[in-house]
Amino acid sequence: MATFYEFGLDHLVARALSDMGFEEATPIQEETIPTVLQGKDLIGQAQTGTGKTAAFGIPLVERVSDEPDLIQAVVLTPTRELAVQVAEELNKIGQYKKVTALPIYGGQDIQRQIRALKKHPQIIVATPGRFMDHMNRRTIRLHGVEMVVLDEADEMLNMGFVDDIKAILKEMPEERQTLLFSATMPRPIQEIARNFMKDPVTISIKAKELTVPNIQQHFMEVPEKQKFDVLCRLLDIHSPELAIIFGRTKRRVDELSEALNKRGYGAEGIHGDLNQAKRDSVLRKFKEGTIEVLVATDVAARGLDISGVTHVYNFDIPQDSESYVHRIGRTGRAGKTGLAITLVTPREIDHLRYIEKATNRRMERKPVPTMAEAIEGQQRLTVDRLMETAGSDTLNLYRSLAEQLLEETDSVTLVAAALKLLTKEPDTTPVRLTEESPLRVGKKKMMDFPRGRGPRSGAKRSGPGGGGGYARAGHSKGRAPQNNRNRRDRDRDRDRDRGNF
Ligand SMILES: Nc1ncnc2c1ncn2[C@@H]1O[C@H](COP(=O)(O)OP(=O)(O)OP(=O)(O)O)[C@@H](O)[C@H]1O
Ligand SMILES: [Mg+2]
Repeated sequence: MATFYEFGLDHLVARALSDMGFEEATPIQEETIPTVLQGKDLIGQAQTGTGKTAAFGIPLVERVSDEPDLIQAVVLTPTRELAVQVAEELNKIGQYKKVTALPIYGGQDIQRQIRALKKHPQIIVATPGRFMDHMNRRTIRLHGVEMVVLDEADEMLNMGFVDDIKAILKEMPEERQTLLFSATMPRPIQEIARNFMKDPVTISIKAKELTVPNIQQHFMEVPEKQKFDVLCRLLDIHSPELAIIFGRTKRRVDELSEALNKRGYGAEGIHGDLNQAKRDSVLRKFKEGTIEVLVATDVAARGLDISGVTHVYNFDIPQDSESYVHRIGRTGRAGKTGLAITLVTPREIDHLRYIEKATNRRMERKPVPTMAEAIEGQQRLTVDRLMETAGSDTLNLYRSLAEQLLEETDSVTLVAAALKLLTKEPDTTPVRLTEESPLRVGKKKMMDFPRGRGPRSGAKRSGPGGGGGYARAGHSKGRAPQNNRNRRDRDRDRDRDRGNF
């Protein structure tokens, strides 16, 4: 492995990396940084959580000048939360070189963004919709742009997004460097990409499997009606530090998080129909550990780097293999281990096999946990907590009371009572979940078309705005521009949270 000194980086950049705790380059960084520094176009593919952000972020910061006048690089990301996260990482890398990155995304006050743009950040990290708004308002000047990065490129080049990306790239200077990164890069997407790149070098970190080996992958076959009880048992057994549960649709996410709360789990949902303030607060609480369970649509599947996510549950099997790879990649990052469990209904087994084939990795079938195992899991947790407290020196206030109680009742009964009080016993409060129909996607279609290019794209485009797409919907005359923008942003997310209208 290479140390960062071998790339001949500016010492201000090297110092920032050392502050960040980066000692050696990861394989994708080692292979891409020299090529990007040479100014070449590049398609970079490497597994989730292996440092693709810094793979483009380091050369970006290295190559922009500290001239404060011009926007010199633009990074596009499919979601708002990812834009914020990537900008944070770039700002860390650029902290000593005085390179700043500004996140620009929908759902945030546009005037505030315009004011921030006046401070002349060298790098903009944006979601495509809001970026187009600024482009059209001429509040972003692009003539100084030398580098463009599409993070999660395959997601952004899916049909429905590709027009926006093309429109944005058309406004950029011809003489620019274009970089594409993702953990998944289906071949048809690469072909689309080549249309607006110049002799791109493809760097793909060779791995037998699309997913990292440090994520254990399990599945359980469960009838639809029992999925929720099984999920609760799994949470009781695993007591995850932080867990993400993915559901298929926004309604599903709302219902699941409500149901989990009814049963005493600290869960909140995130999806594209929530306002940005709510999305931000949910994610913040999850990162802080105030809530342990994040229930999400695929809006949270890509790129998010939250340390401490030990478990990913696919409450609903994902629609395609790319979604699977990215969802489970929210755990097992930067060399840590993680567990991903997919619940699959009997009629969806074929779909699971297709995902296994596409990722070249088998999921291990596990038996459905029993109620007794769930109780045992919670009891173990209680015992751990009890023993930890017993080992602390904070018990003086309780000792005489304990002695008094032991005179009246035998010790086993007393400890058993304490254990019972402290243990969260399985809760069977009835909950309401609307049933989802099984997912049975034609295998051939899935293999032959990138997402959105197959027959499904018809359904995707049939929302408000019809075949015109949301890109244009926002610019029709006669409506308050602000409302249109909001609607467009929402539609964009709706598009991503596939199948829920
Ligand atoms: N060289 C390095 N040394 C140590 N940690 C690193 C290094 N490079 C990146 N990391 C850390 O690894 C984690 C994952 O990085 P990153 O989010 O860039 O992964 P990714 O490849 O973009 O994943 P995804 O495909 O999910 O977007 C981050 O917390 C990042 O700070
Ligand atoms: Mg990433």
